[in-house]
Amino acid sequence: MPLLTDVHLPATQMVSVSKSYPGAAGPVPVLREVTVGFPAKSMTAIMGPSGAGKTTLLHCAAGLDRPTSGQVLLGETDLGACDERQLTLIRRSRIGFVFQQFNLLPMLTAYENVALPLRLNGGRPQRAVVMEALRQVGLEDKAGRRPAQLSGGQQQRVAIARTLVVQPEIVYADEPTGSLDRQTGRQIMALLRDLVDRAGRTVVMVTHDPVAAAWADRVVFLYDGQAVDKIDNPRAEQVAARLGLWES
Ligand SMILES: Nc1ncnc2c1ncn2[C@@H]1O[C@H](COP(=O)(O)OP(=O)(O)OP(=O)(O)O)[C@@H](O)[C@H]1O
Repeated sequence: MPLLTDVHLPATQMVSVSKSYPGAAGPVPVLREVTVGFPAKSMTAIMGPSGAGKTTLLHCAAGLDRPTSGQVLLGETDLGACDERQLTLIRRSRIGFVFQQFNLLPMLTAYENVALPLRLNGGRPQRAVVMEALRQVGLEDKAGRRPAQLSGGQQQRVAIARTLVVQPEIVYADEPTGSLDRQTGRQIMALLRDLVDRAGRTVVMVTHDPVAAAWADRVVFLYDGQAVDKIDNPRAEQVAARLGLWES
């Protein structure tokens, strides 16, 4: 499924990416020659049955894991050609990652959590930059709170602000609404959508929820480690029907 002809050039392009894990009877393939692009300034959802390889795909795309073979291009940078130090720098400065469980540091305030990537990059965080990231997620008035003093949805907003603070080229999110109730999940999806439409960000998200996937511009379906289908401008019922094919 090469997407090189899309209107928007891909922020990330995965070419023939395979990934195996060692098993008792030899390598177990989890991704099989997946070719997919994530167009810039758009939102892509990745869906598929449990064990299809969605998280593995996201981790390979984000440089958190290395494919067994194939190529991952972030813009023009071939992640496979980078050593660990270069990859760490790229992950810190060009890629954002949002987790289902927020992964905030509990002893730090919202402000300090958001400032952390700037500190890790060796800079002295500018207050205006950190506050602007918090403003983008609607939490400038909660800067002094610790995660335990925030709701789940607010914690996920802080986690999103933490990715935005470095102005990443692409934000990956693994089940960003998976730990939230439906109403809060909708607010998080509206926020991610807004980041694409208003701020020109690129978002790629794994989800099990057809309603969340319907916020995306495109849904890519993974099945048994292969990209088998896609729907552009998806509607939730369409996505649910496509997923239902695997359940029957
Ligand atoms: N570090 C690992 N070592 C060995 N096997 C792994 C590892 N990580 C994932 N797997 C296996 O790879 C397969 C795909 O896992 P992955 O988490 O990518 O699937 P998924 O589609 O995200 O599933 P889910 O929807 O259940 O989260 C699974 O069979 C899993 O057990």
